[in-house]
Amino acid sequence: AAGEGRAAWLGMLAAELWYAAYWVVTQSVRWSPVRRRPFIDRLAARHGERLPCVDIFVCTADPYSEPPSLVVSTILSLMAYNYPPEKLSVYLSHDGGSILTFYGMWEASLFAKHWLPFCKRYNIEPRSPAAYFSESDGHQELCNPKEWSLIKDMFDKMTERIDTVVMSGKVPEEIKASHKGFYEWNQEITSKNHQPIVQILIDSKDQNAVDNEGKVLPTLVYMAREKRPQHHHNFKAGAMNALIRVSSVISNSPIIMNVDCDMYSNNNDAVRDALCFFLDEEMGHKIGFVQYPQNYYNLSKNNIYGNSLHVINEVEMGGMDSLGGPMYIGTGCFHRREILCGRKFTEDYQEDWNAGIKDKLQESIDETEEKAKSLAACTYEHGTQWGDEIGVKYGCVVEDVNTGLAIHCRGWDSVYNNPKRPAFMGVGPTTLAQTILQHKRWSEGIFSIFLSKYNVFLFAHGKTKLRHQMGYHIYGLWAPNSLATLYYVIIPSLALLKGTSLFPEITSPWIAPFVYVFCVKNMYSLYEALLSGDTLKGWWNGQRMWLVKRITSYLFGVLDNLRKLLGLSKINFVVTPKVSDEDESKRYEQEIMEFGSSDPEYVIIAAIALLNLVCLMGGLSKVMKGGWNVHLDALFPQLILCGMLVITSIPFYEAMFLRKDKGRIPFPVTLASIGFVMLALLAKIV
Ligand SMILES: O=c1ccn([C@@H]2O[C@H](COP(=O)(O)OP(=O)(O)O[C@H]3O[C@H](CO)[C@@H](O)[C@H](O)[C@H]3O)[C@@H](O)[C@H]2O)c(=O)[nH]1
Ligand SMILES: [Mn+2]
Repeated sequence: AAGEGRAAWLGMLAAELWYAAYWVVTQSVRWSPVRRRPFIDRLAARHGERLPCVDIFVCTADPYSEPPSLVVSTILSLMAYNYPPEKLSVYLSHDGGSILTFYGMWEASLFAKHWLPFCKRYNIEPRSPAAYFSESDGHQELCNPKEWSLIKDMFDKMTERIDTVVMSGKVPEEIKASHKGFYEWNQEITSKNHQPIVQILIDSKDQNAVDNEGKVLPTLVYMAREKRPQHHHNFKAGAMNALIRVSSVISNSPIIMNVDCDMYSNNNDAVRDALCFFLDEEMGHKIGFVQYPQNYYNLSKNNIYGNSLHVINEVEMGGMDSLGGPMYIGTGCFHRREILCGRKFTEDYQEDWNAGIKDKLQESIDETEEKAKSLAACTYEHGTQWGDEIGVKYGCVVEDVNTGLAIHCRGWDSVYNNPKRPAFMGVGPTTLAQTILQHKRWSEGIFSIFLSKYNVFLFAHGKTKLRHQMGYHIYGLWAPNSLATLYYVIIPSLALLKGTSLFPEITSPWIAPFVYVFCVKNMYSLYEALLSGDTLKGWWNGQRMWLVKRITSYLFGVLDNLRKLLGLSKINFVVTPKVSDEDESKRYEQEIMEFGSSDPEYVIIAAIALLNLVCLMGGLSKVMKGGWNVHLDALFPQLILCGMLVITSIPFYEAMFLRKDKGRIPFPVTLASIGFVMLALLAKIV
């Protein structure tokens, strides 16, 4: 392709070199995967019930995208762990500061008195009532059917009450009268402007806090840290840090576990499993945190939006484990309190597993609450190391990755525990928009670490293994991958249309590396996906979603970082909604892609799909007109590439031209994308 198309060809070379480098990075975690298995019977043999206290943190932010009834089921599942209840404390942080969620928590504190004994009597699993009743309906033979119906009825009624109150937006006066906590809310309170609220709903040290069988209940605390418009609240990281402080005056347990509000406990033994690692006599003293994978219970069979995370969970995280430990992914993780608060690793460090506030405090509950509130005030952190050296780090929307990295750099290892029965199940995105949004936040956040002083290669240099640092970059480089991909899905197709060849001829031996990479890369990725639990179609859909994420989410991830560097925008954490409307859910179940709105990302998707269609047809007609033998050899590789893109894009053409439902690509989007395609053709880029 001498002369003509040289610039285009150089660009291709650059993209290919980038991919080669990225491939090397992805191999770091594939050399020596480990899989761990804890033995809880040995834990029991060695420690009996002399186990450490555990604090459980749950974060929620918005009563509408994270409905209180969902949060309540999560909370109940966590309270019902197979663990001595006097050693468990469950804290909910509510960043929306809404009375509706507090009401849900109050209902949960009452229902727990029936739910916990029921769970323990029949040793049921999972212990989220919503999940349990939807799974066990019809085959509840393990328990007394009368009791089953009774408790199900009780739960349904509670959910109904909560949903009604949320719909009406107001808690009835007679309910308000039954707990002092409701009086924290007055007319002026908004989600962005309110005083700190801490309410101990159940205090396990109180002799009256027992279930209907007279057994102790775990402590249950509601917290909404202070919010003022003039103070930045640092999103989830800020909530976590407030929880660390608030819990320090209530239970102060040496182990802290945290989950997102949608991640219910699906495995009763998860706490004991995690302790097997911390209490291990040989390696326990080096372990900073124990991470469980992120699993979703609402995925459709064939992974239409590529959200299954199977390959990350089954292959990559286990690979990281052998290199120094998995990243902290923000949910389903057990930390030692000391380490989360900034402690460096030293050989002689001895954890005091007996730590924690176990006896009834001298002060009254009101006094404890007041003390806790002062720790959840906006100004508390001013002039301190919180958010930097202490606690979860600020300044990044993937606070988790940053925080975990700092822990690794302070000398601690982490371990990955991926039991057969998943420990936590959460709500994954069920629309294209939610998926794109989530991946935009992730890729933007991790790339911002790459661009900052915490750049893993620099910050962790000499502190962790090089391969471990490379493992972090699998995700750290998601965003810039978008540039190479955009180039690769646009330029060769345009060149095809023009008749310019960018690859070696199909008969030349130089084509061999391309064919080899194409075949082997895809076969290996298919093999990994199938091995990790995806279906064939799921893999195929996943490939399409990689394309979509790279040309939308990850591109935005790059652009937003540029804007931040130029000082044009500030960081923002957009919560992934955990509800979708009925129509949308139906399409999700049928695995039909959901568009529906006129977002700019859909214009990109549609434009690239159309561009490739036009180029493929143009290229084909050129080859036919010019006589097969003239052009075919030279253009064949581009025909294949363009053809593959067209096949991948079939659902997009359907959404543009064939579908009639509300989730189709809206006409203005199609129109705009046609405009862009015409522009690209006229601009003579290649
Ligand atoms: O200002 C905020 C914003 C969010 N959250 C909570 O953070 C959690 C995670 O938010 P979500 O919208 O569900 O994001 P995901 O992309 O699903 O979360 C993943 O990615 C986040 C980092 O981007 C991590 O913090 C999460 O633990 C991890 O599950 C939820 O429980 C929210 O309620 C807050 O408490 N305060
Ligand atoms: Mn989530």
